Amino acid sequence: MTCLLRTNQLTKTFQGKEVVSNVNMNIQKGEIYGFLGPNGAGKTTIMKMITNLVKPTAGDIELFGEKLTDTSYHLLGRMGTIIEYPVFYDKLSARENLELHCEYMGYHNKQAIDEALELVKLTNTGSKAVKDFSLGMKQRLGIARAITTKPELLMLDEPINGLDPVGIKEIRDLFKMLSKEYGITILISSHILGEIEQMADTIGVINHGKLIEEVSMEQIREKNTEYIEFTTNDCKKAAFLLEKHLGVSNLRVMDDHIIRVYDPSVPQSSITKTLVMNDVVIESIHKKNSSLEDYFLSLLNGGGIVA
Ligand SMILES: Nc1ncnc2c1ncn2[C@@H]1O[C@H](COP(=O)(O)OP(=O)(O)OP(=O)(O)O)[C@@H](O)[C@H]1O
Repeated sequence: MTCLLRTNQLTKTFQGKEVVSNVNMNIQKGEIYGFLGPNGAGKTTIMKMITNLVKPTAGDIELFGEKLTDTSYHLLGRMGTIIEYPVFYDKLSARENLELHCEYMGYHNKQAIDEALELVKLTNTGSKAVKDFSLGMKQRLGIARAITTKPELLMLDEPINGLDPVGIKEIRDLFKMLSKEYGITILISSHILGEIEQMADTIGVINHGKLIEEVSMEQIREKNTEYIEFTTNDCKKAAFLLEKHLGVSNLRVMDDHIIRVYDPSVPQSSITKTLVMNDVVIESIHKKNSSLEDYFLSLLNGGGIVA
C-alpha cells in the first residue's frame, strides 16, 4: 500500500502549551481513516497543520510523497477539505458558491458542479441564497465544495454535524462510494463512534494531543469478543465464587455492581446458578459484544483492549 499522508513527530505548541505532541500518523491511499478523540484532543489543529493553516512547532508532514512546505500549493490543490464550519458567500446560491470555488481553484469543469450538487442532493435549491439554508444543507454544500474539484484526499472535520439520521446515512453512503468508486482517500474526524465504525478502514485515536493508537478496523473486529455482563449487589463475593466454582479467571469488575466475564466456555446458566445458590443477588445478566465504543473508552481510560 502507498502512504498518501504521513506525519513525523508532528507537534504544536500554543502559548507554551503543547496541544499536539509527536504525532506519527500514516494514511494509506484509498482508505477511509477515522480520526477519533474527545473535544480539545487536537484533531482540528492537526488538520489545520495538514492544510497549512497552522504552522507546526516541530515535526513535518508528507503529502503525496512530498514534504509539505509554506509554498506547497500544488499539493494542497489535490485536497478537498472541510475544517470547522464551512463558510460561504451567504447571499449567493449553492451553484454560485461552487462556481466561485472552482474559479479560485483554477478548475474549469462546469459538469463537475452539477455532479457534486447531485451527489449531495442539492440540485433543486435553484437561486435560493445560502443564508436561507438549514445547517444540514450547509454541511452538504460544504461536502459538495470539497469534492467538486475531484480531490485525491478529502479531509473532513466533523462533517456530519447538523445532519439528521437520514442525512447522516446518505452522507456516510456517499463517502463510502467516493472511496470505493473514485478511489478517494478520506480522513474524517467524528465524535460519533458508530459512524466511524461503519465507515473507517483504519482509526487513529487521539487524546491530549497524542496519537495513542492507530489500528485497522479489521484488527479491532478480530479482537472483538463476546462477554457476559451482570449486575449484582456483591461484586467481590461474586468474583470469588466464579473463580472458585467455575474456574473463571478472565473477568473484569467494571464498578461496584457490574462484572464482565470474558470466557466463552462458561455458560450464562452456570453463572446464574452458582451465584444464586450462594446467596448473591443478580439484578440483570446479558450476553454482549465489545464494540468500538468499549475499545475507544478503554484506550482513553489508559487501558488496553478488554479481552
Ligand atoms: N489558536 C489557538 N490558540 C490557543 N489554543 C488553541 C488554538 N487552537 C486550538 N487551541 C487549543 O488546542 C487544543 C486542541 O484543540 P483542537 O481544536 O485541535 O481539538 P479538537 O480535537 O479538534 O477538539 P474539538 O472536537 O472540540 O474541535 C485545545 O485545548 C484548544 O483550546
